[in-house]
Amino acid sequence: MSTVVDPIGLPEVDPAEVPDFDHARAEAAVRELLLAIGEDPDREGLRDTPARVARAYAEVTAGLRMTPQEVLSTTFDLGHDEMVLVRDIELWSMCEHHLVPFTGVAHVGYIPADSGKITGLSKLARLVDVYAKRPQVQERLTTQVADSLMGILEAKGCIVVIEAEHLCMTMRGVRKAGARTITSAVRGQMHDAATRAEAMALIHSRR
Ligand SMILES: Nc1nc2c(ncn2[C@@H]2O[C@H](COP(=O)(O)OP(=O)(O)OP(=O)(O)O)[C@@H](O)[C@H]2O)c(=O)[nH]1
Ligand SMILES: [Zn+2]
Repeated sequence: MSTVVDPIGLPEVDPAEVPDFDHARAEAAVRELLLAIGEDPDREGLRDTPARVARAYAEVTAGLRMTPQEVLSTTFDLGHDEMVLVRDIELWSMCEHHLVPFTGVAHVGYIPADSGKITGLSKLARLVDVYAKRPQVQERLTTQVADSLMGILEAKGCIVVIEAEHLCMTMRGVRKAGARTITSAVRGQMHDAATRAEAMALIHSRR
């Protein structure tokens, strides 16, 4: 009997159920890691490292304690029902397999609801961060951003394209520097061939 594992099928994390970041526990874990690699965590240069690493992890996993609802809560009605696209949104996330960064850009476009419900442009970048600042895989990050636009903004359609380089493929393992992974999620009216072609043209224009 084989077990089917859906690598990106984890349920949405409910921030209300995520415990506060445990600095003491993170520091103790980093100290253990330093010991495990044969280092001396009490030597001058490493003495403050567990606390620094704990602070850094608190920052790069802050998305676990944020919701897309709070980010997209500011909306206004511009009566604009054409595509809005923000491209080249800088992205830093952390591969959940190796806990090393993957980095690149996200392009996020949507067609507003008939009501003309629009969100601030910065909120699209914040939405990417909600899902990027947690242990992730690129595929899930891409679909979560798209599903938020559809579910919360009630967009008529959306496209999310993420291009990223995974340090787990460059600094270690297969060591293929420069390999970029491209994922996309297309929803609703963005499936229309002409609309999608327009979005892709905007994403790739004047680089
Ligand atoms: N699909 C997908 N795979 C990822 C992502 N980030 C890392 N991976 C891959 O996850 C896989 C984990 O493979 P394993 O064989 O369990 O781990 P490993 O022995 O460290 O694999 P190598 O990286 O090939 O050395 C690797 O192929 C990674 O390239 C991601 O965002 N999406
Ligand atoms: Zn990895």
